[in-house]
Amino acid sequence: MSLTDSKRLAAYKAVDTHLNSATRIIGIGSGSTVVFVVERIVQRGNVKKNKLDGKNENSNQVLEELDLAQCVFVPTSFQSRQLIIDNGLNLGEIDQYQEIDITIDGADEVDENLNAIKGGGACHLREKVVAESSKKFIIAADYTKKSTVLGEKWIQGIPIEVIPFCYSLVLNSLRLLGCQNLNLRMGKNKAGPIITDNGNFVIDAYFGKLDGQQFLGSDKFMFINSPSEVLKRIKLLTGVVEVGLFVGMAEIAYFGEDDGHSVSILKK
Ligand SMILES: O=C(CO)[C@H](O)[C@H](O)COP(=O)(O)O
Repeated sequence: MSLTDSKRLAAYKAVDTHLNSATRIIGIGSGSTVVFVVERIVQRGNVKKNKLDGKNENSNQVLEELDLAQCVFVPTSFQSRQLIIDNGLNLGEIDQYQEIDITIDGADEVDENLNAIKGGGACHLREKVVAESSKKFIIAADYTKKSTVLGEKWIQGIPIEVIPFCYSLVLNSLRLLGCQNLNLRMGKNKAGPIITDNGNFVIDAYFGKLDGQQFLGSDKFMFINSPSEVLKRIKLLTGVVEVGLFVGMAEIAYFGEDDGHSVSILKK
């Protein structure tokens, strides 16, 4: 199965399993997988016309029609905002809603405890705000994103959003934390660093691969076994706005597998 089909499979499964006629406020993540989340939501807006009869793999479920006119969609980036508008869905802003019913988002890597690395698209600040405001945070991803421990697959480093004038200080502080490889993320077709939707820079911080299984920073700083510790240590650095480590946030993750099946991992 192609990567694109795998993303579509995971996205459709997440939408079909979790969105029903009572769902009203929906967070929309960012990235290429989320395009299929929105595609499926639009299809579910007219179940009969789109001949959706619950042929969802491994299930006889009858897909309920979504009353899209009654739903509001909260974006996590410029990209997802455009996706919402282009599909004629009702746009809401995060500061209007203290509580979101459900958010579906992609991820760059998800470990077996559902901790995730996000921010490959530099959207992790808003993604985290929307996820944290959600009663349910669901991940949909292709098969390349599933791992045992974080860092196994996403080797370009933890995305860290920083205030621009602080970037040099943060680079230095990360070095002192034992970070081995640091990159200020550069724009494509733009001279200089990328600028996030919030006007900030992104640093990708790689803490070094000791062997196939372990990431270590300093001798005391074990990456994989303690993503929450890594998150805390980086978040405390002056100038850091948000870290692309989503620890214990997702309730369930859906993956489109290479063989055309989907699998899900539930929070333990
Ligand atoms: O965190 C993200 C953006 O900041 C995305 O969710 C992540 O990069 C996954 O993207 P894709 O669905 O294109 O694989």
